Amino acid sequence: MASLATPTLKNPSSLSLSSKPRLPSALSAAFPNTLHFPPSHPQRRRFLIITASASSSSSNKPTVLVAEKLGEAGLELLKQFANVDCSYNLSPEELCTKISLCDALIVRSGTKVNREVFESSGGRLKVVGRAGVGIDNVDLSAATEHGCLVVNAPTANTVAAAEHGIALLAAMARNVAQADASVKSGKWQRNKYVGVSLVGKTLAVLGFGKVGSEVARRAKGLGMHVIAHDPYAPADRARAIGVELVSFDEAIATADFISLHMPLTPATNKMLNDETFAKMKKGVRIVNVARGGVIDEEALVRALDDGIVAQAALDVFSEEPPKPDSKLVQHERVTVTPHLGASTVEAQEGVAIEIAEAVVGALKGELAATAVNAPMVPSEVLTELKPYVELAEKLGRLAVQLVAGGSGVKNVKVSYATTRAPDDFDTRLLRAMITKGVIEPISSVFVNLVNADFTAKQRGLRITEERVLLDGSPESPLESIQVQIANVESKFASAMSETGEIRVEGRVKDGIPHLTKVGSFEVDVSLEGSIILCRQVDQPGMIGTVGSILGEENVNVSFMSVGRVAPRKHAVMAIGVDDQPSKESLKRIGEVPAIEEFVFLKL
Ligand SMILES: NC(=O)c1ccc[n+]([C@@H]2O[C@H](COP(=O)([O-])OP(=O)(O)OC[C@H]3O[C@@H](n4cnc5c(N)ncnc54)[C@H](O)[C@@H]3O)[C@@H](O)[C@H]2O)c1
Ligand SMILES: O=C(O)[C@H](O)COP(=O)(O)O
Repeated sequence: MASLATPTLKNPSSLSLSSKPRLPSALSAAFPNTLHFPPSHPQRRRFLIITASASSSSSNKPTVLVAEKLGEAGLELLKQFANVDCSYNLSPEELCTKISLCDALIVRSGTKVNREVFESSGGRLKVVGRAGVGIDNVDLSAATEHGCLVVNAPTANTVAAAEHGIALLAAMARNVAQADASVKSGKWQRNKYVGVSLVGKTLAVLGFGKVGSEVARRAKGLGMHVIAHDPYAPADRARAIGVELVSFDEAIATADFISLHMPLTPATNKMLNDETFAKMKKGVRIVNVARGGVIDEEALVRALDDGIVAQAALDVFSEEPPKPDSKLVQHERVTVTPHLGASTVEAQEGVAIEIAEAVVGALKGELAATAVNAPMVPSEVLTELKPYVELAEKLGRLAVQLVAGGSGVKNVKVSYATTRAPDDFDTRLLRAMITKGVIEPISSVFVNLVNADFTAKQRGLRITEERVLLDGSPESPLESIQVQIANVESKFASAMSETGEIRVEGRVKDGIPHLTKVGSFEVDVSLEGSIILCRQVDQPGMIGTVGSILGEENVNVSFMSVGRVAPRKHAVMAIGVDDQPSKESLKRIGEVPAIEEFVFLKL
């Protein structure tokens, strides 16, 4: 074939790739150390995640902006690692100005971390820590697009919120707040404030997650009949507490009391509205310690006035603080608190520690306890996947460098050959690293686990994955990874598979990633340093010829491997080199008569 006789890549200058600095290896950048949480921590989930790392040397400490009040213990933890700037009550403009000087931002529910904040950060902001559960005040899409990790503190305030829900439930049923105000104004109205009993009444818990299930448990203790609606809650968790999971319509139609515990999302926004209030039992009582936005507040006022809703107790509002003249807040049968669900001494101490640990871990580039906008990988799984993560990135790098200039990379197909069942093998980390490998050599974008999928999508890069299920014992997670780039031409024609895609395949041997296939040629070269691939007529002396060209320039050859179709026919030689050969040496390799094409690839 003419294209084979004329090497497609004889000009070494065209081999140069992105000149932006590279970290020594993806893995060391991603996981330089491992931060361990105390094993005794009761609800500690140990997850690892890739983020950009920030230096913690005293001269170059990262800066953490704490924009809302955080418990002392958390601040102390942060100060051991970072410069901590506690600036409360910043205006949106002040926040945007300050953020360009910060590596991390910690907020509670009172600060809107919108797109403008990420844009103003100029790429410096690496992590946003939400000291609490709800992340509806953080623009997750913008964070992801900017490669900024968002972590929260999902467990430390659960009990506090549940206790506040129960406090509001009981206070509402017995008119505690109204009666208190009445007595303090000099009145003694015993007949006016006759309440209703809780025992034997049906409570519908909407959102049966951490807080919802703790509320249910406590309400059972008060003798209530508890039902719950949550499309995603496991039935066995409900059964274990003695709660029946029912449909939304059944929950709202049968309940005497409704307690809300779902997150605010587009799906839950104004979930209680004119239509749903109309389906409720007349005289229903509603507690909301979740988010104000899950109720259409104007519809609630109408339902109160129409007698559908007898009472409501609200800790949260669609706008916080609500307007002082809000009809809802001023309503005689509504009890309100200023978003106090998480505000106990104990919860705030726990939340502060939980978020400080997560933020410090993320800044170290190693570990975040609770990532919201990135896949989380249990530490034991990560340890096992480490060499495969490196293999994945390097295969991506190799494959994209084989694409001929001018052919846009749009379709990448990844095959994982594994003995593991799909639910025992999470590929998100590997996919992110392949994406990183494919994108970084051809752009100036920094790709990490947070923004990999977004960046791929934005560039119109479609990554499809398939698993090839192998028989055998599932001791190691993966047998091999194959990366194919479709609908492109290659600058190294031998890298094309029989079906017309650029194809590279690798596996891990003794913990080291190896390239094992290029196109349809079997090779075996460890993926360290860089690689020269040559297609040649299979004949004696080729290894020596190329080896001595490199040797003359003192380029150390780490590995050589020849894969051939048949003896004395065509072969592909893969040569691992520790250093980059000069243009002159590469030119000389290309001029060896038996060499039909060659390519130099940086790992
Ligand atoms: N008032 C406060 O100070 C305070 C304190 C803590 C938590 N919260 C809020 O309470 C809510 C629950 O917190 P959590 O820690 O239990 O969260 P969680 O994630 O553990 O539970 C939320 C549950 O809601 C369910 N859900 C999602 N969509 C739903 C839908 N359409 N219908 C019914 N259920 C749905 C989820 O499946 C999940 O089980 C959040 O909104 C959180 O922000 C408020
Ligand atoms: O979502 C939460 O964790 C609660 O609403 C608490 O919010 P806060 O941290 O502003 O008290």
